Amino acid sequence: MQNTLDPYDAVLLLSFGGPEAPEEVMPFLRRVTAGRGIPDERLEQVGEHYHHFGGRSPINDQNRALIAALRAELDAREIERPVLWGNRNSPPFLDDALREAHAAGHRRLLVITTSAYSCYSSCRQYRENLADAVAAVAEEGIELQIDKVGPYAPRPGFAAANLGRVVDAMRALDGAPDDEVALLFVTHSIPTAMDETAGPGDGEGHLYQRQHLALASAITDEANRILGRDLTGELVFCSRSGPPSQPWLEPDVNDRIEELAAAGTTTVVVAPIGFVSDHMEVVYDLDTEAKETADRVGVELVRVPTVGTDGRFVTDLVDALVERAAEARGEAVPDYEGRRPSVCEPGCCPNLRQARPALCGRD
Ligand SMILES: CC1=C(CCC(=O)O)c2cc3nc(cc4[nH]c(cc5[nH]c(cc1n2)c(C)c5CCC(=O)O)c(CCC(=O)O)c4C)C(CCC(=O)O)=C3C
Ligand SMILES: [Fe+2]
Repeated sequence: MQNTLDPYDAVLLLSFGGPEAPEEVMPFLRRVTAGRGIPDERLEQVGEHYHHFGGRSPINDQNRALIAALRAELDAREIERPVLWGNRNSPPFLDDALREAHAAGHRRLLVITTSAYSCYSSCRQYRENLADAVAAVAEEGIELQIDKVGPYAPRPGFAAANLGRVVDAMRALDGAPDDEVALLFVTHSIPTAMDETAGPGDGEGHLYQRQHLALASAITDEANRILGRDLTGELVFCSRSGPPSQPWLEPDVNDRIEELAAAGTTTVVVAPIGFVSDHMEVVYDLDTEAKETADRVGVELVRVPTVGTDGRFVTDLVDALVERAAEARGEAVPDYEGRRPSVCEPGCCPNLRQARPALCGRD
């Protein structure tokens, strides 16, 4: 594989965004939930999570660090393409990033998101954001061509980075016997209807869960082999929202910790493989809330760091960018189990509320 990003002029990191000051919290939450039917009570509760940290989410600083790490890796490979940044829900907004890209002379952008998995919230919604932003700047006469890296959770490099983090955390465990230790892989809960329709729409669905389960089981097997242990791994969920009447993926991490404690578990290793950085879902929902649950039921909680700016993760993301560029040039790219297309198939991970234009897909 050639070490180049041709035909792209720049890379754009597309992320969720988060508030950076107390007065930004409510405007941010209103943007996130516009038209979603999230009860006000839930918004106020989530606002409290942010105020608990002075109104500042860690996510933007983490993205600044990730961009610096990507820059360093690109420099090491002598790839001179800039790494730009745009968010869905907070400054720097995506449409402004597109205006700046165009003003700097860039015409063809390669987008990578901070979301690794397949489902409406983690893939198509970002594709809709791209369609909206491209349409907004088109009215100003700005034309850009945009491609995207496909969901990267199935990449062997993503598994390797997460495995490394889990093994490092488990080496620090004291001598708790295998049957007293639970290995909990955590991700964001989503509505079950969103999971059922995640994937190419060939009748199989559940791709969000299946990608997590595949990664969790690969990490469990490999970590057990490396550490000479026989731990059981399982997938649990955090950050449920939406009305109580709507089913979301379960079990919730807190409920599962309580059950495990009652069954004799003394240590839970919590690995947030669903997230790429220690943002609010991690520092509040796991480090604050799940930690309180664990303390209350007398279980030790060991939290594995997310991949963040781990060198194995950053290298893999740059590999994914280089491979996407090769694909755009019509060259062959490495295959691996579970690989997702860079251009999504029609009906993949549909918007269940309302069909809307989305870029980087065949529909
Ligand atoms: C799959 C998924 C990811 C992972 C993929 C990805 O990373 O994109 C993710 C990430 C994130 N979610 C985040 C924050 C929020 N998510 C919400 C609400 C929701 N998330 C959902 C799903 C996901 N969310 C869903 C189905 C909803 C229901 C409403 C809706 O369909 O939109 C709400 C509303 C209030 C609430 O009800 O919690 C907030 C504030 C932050 C920022 C953290 C920070 O500030 O550090 C990040 C990275
Ligand atoms: Fe979310």
